[in-house]
Amino acid sequence: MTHPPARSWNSQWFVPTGEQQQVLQSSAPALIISALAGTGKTTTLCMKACQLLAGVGPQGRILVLAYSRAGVTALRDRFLKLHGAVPASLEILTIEQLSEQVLKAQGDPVVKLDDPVQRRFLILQAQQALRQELARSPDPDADAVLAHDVDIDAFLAFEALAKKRQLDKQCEDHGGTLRDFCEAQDLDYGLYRLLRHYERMRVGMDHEPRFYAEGDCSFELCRQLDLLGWDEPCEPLMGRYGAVLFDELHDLDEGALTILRKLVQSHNGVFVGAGDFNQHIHEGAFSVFGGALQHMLGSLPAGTEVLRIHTTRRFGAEICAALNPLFGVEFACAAQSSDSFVHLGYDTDAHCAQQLVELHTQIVQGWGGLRADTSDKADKGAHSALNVVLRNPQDSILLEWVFGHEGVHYGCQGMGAFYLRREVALVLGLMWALDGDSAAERPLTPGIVAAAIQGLLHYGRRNARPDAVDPDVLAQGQFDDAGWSVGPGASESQQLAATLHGNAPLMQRYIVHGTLDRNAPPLADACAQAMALGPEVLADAGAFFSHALVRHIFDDAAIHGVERQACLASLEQLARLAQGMPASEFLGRLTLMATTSIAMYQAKEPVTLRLLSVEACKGREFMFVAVPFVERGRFPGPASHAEAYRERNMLYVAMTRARTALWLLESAARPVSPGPV
Ligand SMILES: Nc1ncnc2c1ncn2[C@@H]1O[C@H](COP(=O)(O)OP(=O)(O)OP(=O)(O)O)[C@@H](O)[C@H]1O
Repeated sequence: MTHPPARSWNSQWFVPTGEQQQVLQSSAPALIISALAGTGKTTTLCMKACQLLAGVGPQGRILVLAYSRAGVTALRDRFLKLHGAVPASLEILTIEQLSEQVLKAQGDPVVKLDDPVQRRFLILQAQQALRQELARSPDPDADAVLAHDVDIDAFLAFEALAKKRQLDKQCEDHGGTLRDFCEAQDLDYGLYRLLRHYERMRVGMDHEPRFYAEGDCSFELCRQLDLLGWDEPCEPLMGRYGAVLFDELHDLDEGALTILRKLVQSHNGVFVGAGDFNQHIHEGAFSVFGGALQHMLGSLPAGTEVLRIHTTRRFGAEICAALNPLFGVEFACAAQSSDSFVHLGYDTDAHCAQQLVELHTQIVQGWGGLRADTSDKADKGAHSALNVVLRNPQDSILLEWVFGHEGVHYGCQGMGAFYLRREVALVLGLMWALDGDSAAERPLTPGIVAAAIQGLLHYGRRNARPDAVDPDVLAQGQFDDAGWSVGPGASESQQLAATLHGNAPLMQRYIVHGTLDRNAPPLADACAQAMALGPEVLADAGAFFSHALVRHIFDDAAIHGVERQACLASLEQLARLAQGMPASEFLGRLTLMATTSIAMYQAKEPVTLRLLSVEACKGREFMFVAVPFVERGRFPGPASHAEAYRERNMLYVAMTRARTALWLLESAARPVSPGPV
């Protein structure tokens, strides 16, 4: 296969600006670019990487890190655009991917665990093992975490935070007991005890981790690096690269900083990092208000240079003028840029959706004068798509329904289509199974059935199976292997879905008994109880979505408060949508939407509407962007004082993605502007 000739970044298409030249010309051993959105951080890092490649010789390698996988994709795309290809001597990785490589290079066996259902099963085993331990040596302060099955999402969030922030290290430095530390830091003591127990089981007595879930490779590498002195270089990282570059520096957490510090110390050439501290949206990263830059500088070599860039190359004067007062920032734009900012108000969600439909039509039909824009901004693919950035996935339900009925081929990024989300699919599955024989004429798609089963397992606590686990194995500090091999992994729900698809009576039996085994006794939870409802509940699908028993499933589930609210909010959206519509009609329309979408995908019809989460649009840019449902308490969402900046930053990220036109759709009753947010 022949590759197209590589283009150089300093071709006629890209002339580095004065600010970018400063970065290219800097000879500092370490450099941080602190810049606003769209000022060319990613572009400049790519330019710098190409420049450095020339200096490291044919054997040299350069490492380009991003915090997120989306960041890695954005870097790859930029190299393709600038250079025509990703140079072979470049490695573009997340910190987690780098850590995995280093562990493997050391000869550590790295078994990855990616299946969320299996993960849940193991966490519940750890909880059971902790219960056994506490039966021997009681601890009333840990009772809360033992009373019920642990809220898995709360545990996962706590685990991620504890590992990113290196809480164990902080706790050691604190000196007191774990209980004292939790009290001082306002942490959940019960969850922390469970995490410690889970970790002991995961890594074993002789510290040989039996599996690595997401984040565990960085956590392990950090642990090993912490055994070294502050200034001591690290052998496995020694001289691996001719230079290290880092995009999305604003999302760095303590763990990632430890790895970065050692990389820089271990003779890996110059370091160049770039970040926009308004774009920090991850829990666990440094606080924007906590002197993040100073903290980072403390880990980098003396003489680290800091360069600031304000001139955005993404959009022009109109969008800059809208953003500056709203976020209290100082964007400047390049002289020749042209763009458009339109501020719309809405009274109801339906009104907001209607305005988006009109916008979409305008864009698909060629948007006025902008269609004549022949500058290099007119990139193909994204040319006629409207990109809608949403803070909350439940806000996509109405939009998907409306656009789906218009026959629009839409795509979702950072969230699944609403009917494939387990909380929604579970309720659709219940409704469909209840519908009995008439449901056979309108089978749900296999994808919806599989998601419904995932929902049953997750919200109905159907897979705890505590009696399937050998307590003696747990007592030895190990997970029960037998449970693993027959564990209810994702593939089990796929197989089940194939069996249940199109067979409503069988689906009913599975919901009531939790298994297809004819001899199994019926269950008594809300899902099973729903199967005893009379046919009258199907007369109005809207009423079914707001039925007390259906709400009860989520009220009762062992889930995080934030997830519970999101599930209940989804039910409310569905109830409004389906109000007065018989269940059979609702399911029929929905199935038609789903099958049409599959057919359009198979026919490779272009996507003309993209619904994106804030996380999914980070680091990317599009010609046309709409940010709807902007409303105090919704987007930005409600947050404690300490977390409010993350909500503000999410709106900032959403509103800085457009190159040609940005539409802000803001609630008339609860506006956010004029700001600052
Ligand atoms: N020297 C330049 N000349 C012309 N266009 C440029 C130049 N530098 C960057 N751009 C363009 O500006 C836009 C923004 O660049 P880039 O995505 O690198 O910014 P960023 O700061 O990384 O953005 P974000 O903050 O969203 O991550 C891109 O379309 C890029 O092609």
